[in-house]
Amino acid sequence: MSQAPLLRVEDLAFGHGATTIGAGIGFAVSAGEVLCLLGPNGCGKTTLFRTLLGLLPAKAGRVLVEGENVARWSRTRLARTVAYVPQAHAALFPFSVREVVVMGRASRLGPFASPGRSDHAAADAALAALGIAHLAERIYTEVSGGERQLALIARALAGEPRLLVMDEPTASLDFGNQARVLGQIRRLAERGLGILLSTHDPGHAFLCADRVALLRDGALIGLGAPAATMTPESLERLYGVPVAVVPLGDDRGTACTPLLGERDVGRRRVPSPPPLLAERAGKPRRGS
Ligand SMILES: Nc1ncnc2c1ncn2[C@@H]1O[C@H](COP(=O)(O)OP(=O)(O)OP(=O)(O)O)[C@@H](O)[C@H]1O
Repeated sequence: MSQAPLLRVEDLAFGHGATTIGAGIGFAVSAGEVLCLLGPNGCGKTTLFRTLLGLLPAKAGRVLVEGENVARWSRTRLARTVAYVPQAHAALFPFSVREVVVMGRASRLGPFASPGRSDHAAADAALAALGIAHLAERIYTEVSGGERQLALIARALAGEPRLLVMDEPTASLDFGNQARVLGQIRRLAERGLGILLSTHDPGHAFLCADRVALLRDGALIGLGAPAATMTPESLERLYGVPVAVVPLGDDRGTACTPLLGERDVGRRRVPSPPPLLAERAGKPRRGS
């Protein structure tokens, strides 16, 4: 008998109050798999994630974790199994990075219990796994955005979840930290976690996802392997602008960029490359 996927979403409708934002949503995430959700601003990615996490009620359909309908689960049970990594946010209080990561144990503590030795050990293991043990005593509000994002992933891991849901984990990170976070996502999947993340960069989905889901106008308009699902046509349909999709070869990923139309470029045309020095000096080019 085949094992149930970690997460299965069936015919889900979600939204805020009386407003339905998406309906008929269905997908699954298996252990060791990265599924990347793409869609334009305001299409409902965060609302969908909050519904999966039980923070908003589903308007229709079912969310199954390890084959069980989570509508019947306690918040604590769900929090032990599924961890949420929000975008790096500013904390109000100057906690150390270790203290922030220990907070990830909250779902495993009894009421009024303080973190014990095993909780601190789990936090230290998560810091080490993310390669940020050296930041443990630093003040969370004083480390960089990329380091904060890694600390939030460590906080999620400290709770020993089986599924990670990450909301734009690479937003506002420089290229170096984008690569570090995407690399960590791949390594965590190789350790058996299921990972669902959102991004605004299709290139990032090419780098880290096993499958991608495209959300637009309240429905999934694509679901499948990155190369088959993120084509210039499907990305243009998703974002409403032409998109170039350029494989880099040798399994190094695929570069994606929106293209400017005639009207957008206007008179600010991309300048031609400068002439070679030899041409500027009036000398004939070699071979001409
Ligand atoms: N608390 C709320 N109450 C009512 N409507 C909300 C609330 N939060 C978000 N919305 C609306 O729900 C829609 C989806 O928002 P959501 O934040 O889920 O989109 P998103 O795809 O995550 O956007 P982005 O890519 O810009 O982060 C938007 O129209 C938004 O204005």
